[in-house]
Amino acid sequence: VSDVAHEVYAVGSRGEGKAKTFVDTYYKEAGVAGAEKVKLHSSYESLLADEGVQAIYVGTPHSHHYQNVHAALSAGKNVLCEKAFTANADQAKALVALAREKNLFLMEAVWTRFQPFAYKLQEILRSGVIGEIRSAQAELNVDFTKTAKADPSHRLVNPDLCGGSLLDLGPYPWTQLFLALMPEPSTGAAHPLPKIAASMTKTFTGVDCSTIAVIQFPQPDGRVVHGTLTTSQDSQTPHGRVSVVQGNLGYVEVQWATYRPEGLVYKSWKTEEEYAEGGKPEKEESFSFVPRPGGIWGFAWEADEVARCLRDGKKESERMPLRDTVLMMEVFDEIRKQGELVYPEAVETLELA
Ligand SMILES: NC(=O)C1=CN([C@@H]2O[C@H](COP(=O)(O)OP(=O)(O)OC[C@H]3O[C@@H](n4cnc5c(N)ncnc54)[C@H](OP(=O)(O)O)[C@@H]3O)[C@@H](O)[C@H]2O)C=CC1
Ligand SMILES: O=C1OC[C@@H](O)[C@H](O)[C@H]1O
Repeated sequence: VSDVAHEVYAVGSRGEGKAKTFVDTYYKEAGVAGAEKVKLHSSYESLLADEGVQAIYVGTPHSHHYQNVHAALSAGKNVLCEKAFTANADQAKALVALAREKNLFLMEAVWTRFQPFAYKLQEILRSGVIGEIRSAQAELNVDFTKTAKADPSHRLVNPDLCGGSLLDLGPYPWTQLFLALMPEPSTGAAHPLPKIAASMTKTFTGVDCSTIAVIQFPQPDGRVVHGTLTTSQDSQTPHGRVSVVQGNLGYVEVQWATYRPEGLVYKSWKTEEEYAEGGKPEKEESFSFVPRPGGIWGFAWEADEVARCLRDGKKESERMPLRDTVLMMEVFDEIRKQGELVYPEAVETLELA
């Protein structure tokens, strides 16, 4: 893009030398221009005290987002924080309140929302080409059994780091369901908590290995539509269709991966009868999102959003509003309640460390 530009100004790490290793590995060895100018901080406190830092990207384990984002906002920094935004909805609400009090920008880093596929999916659904939307299913299963699951201290399974598939993988299928099934409120009002029926299996550390949730999405015309969210750490979603949105005249398939889909296909029929008969569709189109410009993985689009919001003096993104972040955490709280997954008080608390 040419309307905004970014500079990785500084990197902060908890340990001496770790920021340097990070910059050497991901910037210098990759030949990123300006890598030698990146400032290195060997503590988060030192990074927060750096007056040249305009916005901080928080990429620590979920358990630490509340404390880290709180510290960054308190230090007067704008923040982009990785998913899952916090351990629970109360922490998310507290951070939203703090950002508003400090008049700072805050956004959850759900990069998927900013990728070209997401806009295309919504464009197809809004066009009415698959008719009235009747249901959606979205899945992200990543088999970590040979890697993370063998190590109880790994963030993916460690309860002290808010491990489990829901908080780690769940934001992506949730995003697909949300994009497809959630009516956009015309005001800034919060979305009501949908009805949910959920089930969890647990790993040897007690966090969720596999989670399935059926979620009700009420529609403006009074209908209620089901969305099914599936995540798992011990099976693998095949590299084909990862989510599907079904209408009464056709369907849209989203192709691997749920977090950065590489393609979309829709098929639609003229009448419900022709759809049911499974004959040749009247319309059929597919879209490929590979290759990506410059070979990027997709963070750039959300970074552009942050830059545009800061340029325009916005404290919140219209594409990833804070009310949607709070809703996701409320939905996850309810799923965890039904699955009886409670994290240690030290990471669920609103108390500051
Ligand atoms: N958008 C996407 O596609 C992806 C998003 N994520 C999200 O990014 C976040 C980080 O994930 P990932 O990079 O895999 O996590 P890591 O376990 O690699 O941790 C990232 C950094 O957090 C700090 N950290 C690690 N462990 C601890 C700890 N016990 N206590 C405090 N800080 C710790 C370390 O930084 P240091 O020691 O240098 O301070 C570490 O380098 C998560 O929220 C995850 O969901 C992850 C992967 C992809
Ligand atoms: O955000 C993510 O996307 C891809 C997954 O493999 C990873 O565990 C997760 O954090």
